[in-house]
Amino acid sequence: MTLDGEALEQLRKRARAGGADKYHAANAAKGKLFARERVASLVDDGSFVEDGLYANALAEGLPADGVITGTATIDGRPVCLMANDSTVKAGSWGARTVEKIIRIIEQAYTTKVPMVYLVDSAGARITDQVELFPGRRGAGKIFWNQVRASGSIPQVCALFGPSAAGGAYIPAFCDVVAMVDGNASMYLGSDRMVEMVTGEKTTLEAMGGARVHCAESGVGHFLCRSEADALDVVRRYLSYLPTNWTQPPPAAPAAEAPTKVDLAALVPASERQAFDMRRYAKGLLDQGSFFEIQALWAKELTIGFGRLDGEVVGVVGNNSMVKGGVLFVDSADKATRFVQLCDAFNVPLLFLSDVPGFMVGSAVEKQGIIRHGAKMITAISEATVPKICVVVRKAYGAGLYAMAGPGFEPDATIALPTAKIAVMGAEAAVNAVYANKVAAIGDESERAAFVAARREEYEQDIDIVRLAGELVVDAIVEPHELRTELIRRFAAARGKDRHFATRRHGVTPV
Ligand SMILES: CCC(=O)SCCNC(=O)CCNC(=O)[C@H](O)C(C)(C)COP(=O)(O)OP(=O)(O)OC[C@H]1O[C@@H](n2cnc3c(N)ncnc32)[C@H](O)[C@@H]1OP(=O)(O)O
Repeated sequence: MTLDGEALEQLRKRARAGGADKYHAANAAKGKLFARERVASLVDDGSFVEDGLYANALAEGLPADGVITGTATIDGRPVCLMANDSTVKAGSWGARTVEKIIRIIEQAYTTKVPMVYLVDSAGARITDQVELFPGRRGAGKIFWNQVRASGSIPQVCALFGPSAAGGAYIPAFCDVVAMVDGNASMYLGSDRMVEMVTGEKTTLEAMGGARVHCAESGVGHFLCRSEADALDVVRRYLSYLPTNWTQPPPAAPAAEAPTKVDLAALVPASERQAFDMRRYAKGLLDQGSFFEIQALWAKELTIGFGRLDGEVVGVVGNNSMVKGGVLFVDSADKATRFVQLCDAFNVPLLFLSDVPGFMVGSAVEKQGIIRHGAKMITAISEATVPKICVVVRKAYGAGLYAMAGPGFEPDATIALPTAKIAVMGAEAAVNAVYANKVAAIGDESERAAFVAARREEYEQDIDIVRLAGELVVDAIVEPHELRTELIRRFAAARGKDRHFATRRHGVTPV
């Protein structure tokens, strides 16, 4: 085939046009952008260099084999990316699709730049399975590459449509997933398959829609109102992370003072009264810098990135507004993954503790609360980035350990003057130790006086000045001094030597 300039231009035009008009129209009716428009609005103008545009160029109806891959810059920083074109066989993966995706992840890994996945796909192209599914460079190799790259380069996914079966694992292996409400879904079997296998009648939305994954399963991290919002999440996520694991996270050019929040007034003295730890974090961090992750899932624990004097930190806080801030199986998992993410990418960790401990009872025991708690404590132990634990109100029981208490090599444990650190709260402790004696006191007022006296003794035992005197806490600071204290302590910890254990890896509780 001879190719003059005009013929080449025609070839390019055809490849760039995507699939049939009816599929473009169907997408537009759902408010979905064409994959090439998504790429164009995400990356810096003129920065995209496409790879594999001519994949399947001689085949009918398979332009670029339904996926766009290449390199670009976002806010001036390099990335590799892939974007499924759902106008071509519903974005399903043919043999060339798979090869293109494998190549671009390998390129991201070897050039040490973030990998961005813009997903909208029916998963494996069932009609072509022999060419794409089982082989050494079949679809499995995509996941192998994602796992290899995990923690080495940032991997972020925006999900705009379905992500079916094998396709659902691409988002699952990413650090975070942004899902567009109403259009995005992830599932291992379609609704038709589910009905065939189990008899359950369901829909893609009810089974694997954005709300399900962002609020219930925890597989999704950001529920987005629109495609533009999802692309913003990708941009914002990358702005907190280094280009790869060997680099520090990017500092902001200018730090803004935090939103005015009276931190002292925000924390009620009574442990029975809740307060919003997200507001507390915003009162400490540079203005507008708090970027919450998984805001709708396991809400008793708050996680997210923020900046202190321009420097990135990862925040893990207990939120007493939800379930009293008690740790459950999902919140333990949420913390575990976030701590691993921060540790992998050199993001120092700030723990804001107001934790009554882990949940107790038969329901959580059956869910494996011990296993999930152990997983969180493993992540805290293994994290070698600078970590500072601030006991904002309380740290009780194994909650102290899970929030990077003194035994977990924090760079500092800081307490506010009203903070309490104890094996459990006073009421529970008096009940645990004196239940028999209390039951033996017949007179009600005598009983009340006995309990009050034991409580007072207990409170004295855990007095925060005593704990500072014993070097359990490194500093007691007033709320208005806390930001400056944290900025100075994180700066001092920045150059620390980071080793934990010499071995291949631990046998982690999962
Ligand atoms: C690793 C293991 C795996 O990944 S196995 C993959 C299993 N995948 C599936 O079961 C998903 C099957 N597809 C679907 O459920 C739907 O197509 C979804 C993704 C919901 C999209 O629906 P919708 O937007 O209405 O598109 P559509 O069904 O009209 O399809 C458009 C054209 O694409 C084709 N298509 C779709 N999925 C596949 C597939 N997995 N393999 C091969 N072809 C597929 C359809 O046949 C249709 O083709 P045509 O344009 O009519 O020629």
